[in-house]
Amino acid sequence: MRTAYRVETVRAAEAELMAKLPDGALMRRAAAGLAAACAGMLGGAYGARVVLLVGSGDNGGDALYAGARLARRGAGVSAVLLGSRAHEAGLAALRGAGGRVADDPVGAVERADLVVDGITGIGGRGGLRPDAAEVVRAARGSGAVLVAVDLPSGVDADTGEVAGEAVRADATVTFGAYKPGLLIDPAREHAGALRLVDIGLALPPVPDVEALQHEDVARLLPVPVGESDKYRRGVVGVVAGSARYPGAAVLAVSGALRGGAGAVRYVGPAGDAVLARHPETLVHAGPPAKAGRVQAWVIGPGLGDTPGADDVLESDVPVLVDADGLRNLDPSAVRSRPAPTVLTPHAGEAAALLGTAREDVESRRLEAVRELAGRYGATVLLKGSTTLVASADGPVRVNPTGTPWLATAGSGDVLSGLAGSLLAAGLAPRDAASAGAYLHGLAARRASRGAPVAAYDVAEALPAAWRDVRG
Ligand SMILES: NC(=O)C1=CN([C@@H]2O[C@H](COP(=O)(O)OP(=O)(O)OC[C@H]3O[C@@H](n4cnc5c(N)ncnc54)[C@H](OP(=O)(O)O)[C@@H]3O)[C@@H](O)[C@H]2O)[C@@H](O)CC1
Ligand SMILES: Nc1ncnc2c1ncn2[C@@H]1O[C@H](COP(=O)(O)OP(=O)(O)O)[C@@H](O)[C@H]1O
Ligand SMILES: [K+]
Repeated sequence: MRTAYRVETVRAAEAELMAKLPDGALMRRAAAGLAAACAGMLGGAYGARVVLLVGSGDNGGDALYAGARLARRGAGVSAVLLGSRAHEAGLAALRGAGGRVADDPVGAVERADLVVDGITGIGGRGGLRPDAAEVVRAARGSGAVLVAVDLPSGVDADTGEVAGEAVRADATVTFGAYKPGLLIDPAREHAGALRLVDIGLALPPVPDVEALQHEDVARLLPVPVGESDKYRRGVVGVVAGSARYPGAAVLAVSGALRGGAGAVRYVGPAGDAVLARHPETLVHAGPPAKAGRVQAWVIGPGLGDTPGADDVLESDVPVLVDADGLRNLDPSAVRSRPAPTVLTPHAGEAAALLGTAREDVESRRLEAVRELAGRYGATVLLKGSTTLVASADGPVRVNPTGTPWLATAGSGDVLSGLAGSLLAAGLAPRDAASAGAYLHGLAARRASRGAPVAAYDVAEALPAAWRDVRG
């Protein structure tokens, strides 16, 4: 599991550790890790031209001490001082190692092999200030490798928001713990490749944000054993499709068939289309209450104007509500259910549920997903460039797989079928949602390999994604 901690928590852990260590020891640890990462990216420090962008705080201090180390190993290092002050001991160390302060900042970054962004870290507020923004633009245009210290300057460490201009780094070397903003868009896109330097912090066992990795998902996936039969593996019911959108039913069923349940019941008017593609489906015209027993329902993809989720929400099994099923969804109807509910909105649907604008959800995903989970008393999977899963309590899960090629019609239908199938197979709601998103993103990467994919290609790549995860 990859874990991330809010600034407040990181600062508390730092304070506790600093009290036990000699002055400056933590910063030296951070700077040593940073210098080693920079030297690695340069293929050796000797002869390299390195420019440090140095802000007023300790983030600039890290850059200066790392610069001193690189200068001692033969790099030509200069510092661009952008803050109201600069870390005094760090600057003295740089000068002592032969580094200097740049007199032509833009010229220096244009000639650099590597630029170190030490403008702001966890103490930064808002976007870059104009003088910093100018130098950062020159660095971006220069062809130098851009390495952010702790965080790309200008992004919000706790939320992933980017309020103004921010550094776009090739890599970020972060200290002690990942911060949520490094894992969540739009900030994540600014961070480039992530590297964590252990500085010995003791962090609480429960993080603020976490991201599943292969081995976590492998532990969650349901695997049939000798005694299994199709009913014991779980039956998932899919209420989807309409005369206008029969394809959504086919796609949701295609995800459900590859999600671990032993059988898929389809309920709705698109039975012929479903059977033509998936003859193994148990088809029923409806209503859902008459279709037979299931262990979980999926409702919503392609329903169009046909009645919403009310019937299904009255059942006593877990329900996943997606797409058209989310329209006008009543929080009290969801909250009073005796069984868990999973909602899977994209940003537009989440915005409608929250009564806000889509852009607002996209710029503040973490807040939006937490708010929806609280309001509905449900597990909420917010789709998009970073998919997040939140329950009423516990860490928010960030999905680390996926590709922008997934932004293709119908791929969400495959995901709802898949996650619903995992629910029917007995996974807890947040596990079903996050393992579903993980496999879906992995399948999309496999199916795409840099080329456009259709939603059905994603469904077909799911078995290979399972095998990847299970090793
Ligand atoms: N504590 C530790 O043990 C360890 C900490 N470590 C390191 O310390 C970092 C945190 O250091 P920090 O607390 O000094 O804050 P930091 O991010 O450098 O910047 C704050 C200053 O920047 C300014 N500023 C604010 N917004 C701005 C903006 N938009 N654009 C431009 N400038 C802006 C503002 O000053 P102002 O210019 O307004 O006077 C403010 O005072 C952390 O990320 C890690 O790298 C490591 O060494 C490991 C050990
Ligand atoms: N920019 C993006 N990067 C990565 N994944 C994306 C992006 N945009 C959309 N997705 C993913 O694509 C899928 C689209 O689902 P959805 O919006 O419900 O589409 P549809 O309703 O057409 O099925 C979701 O899994 C979502 O997370
Ligand atoms: K930085």
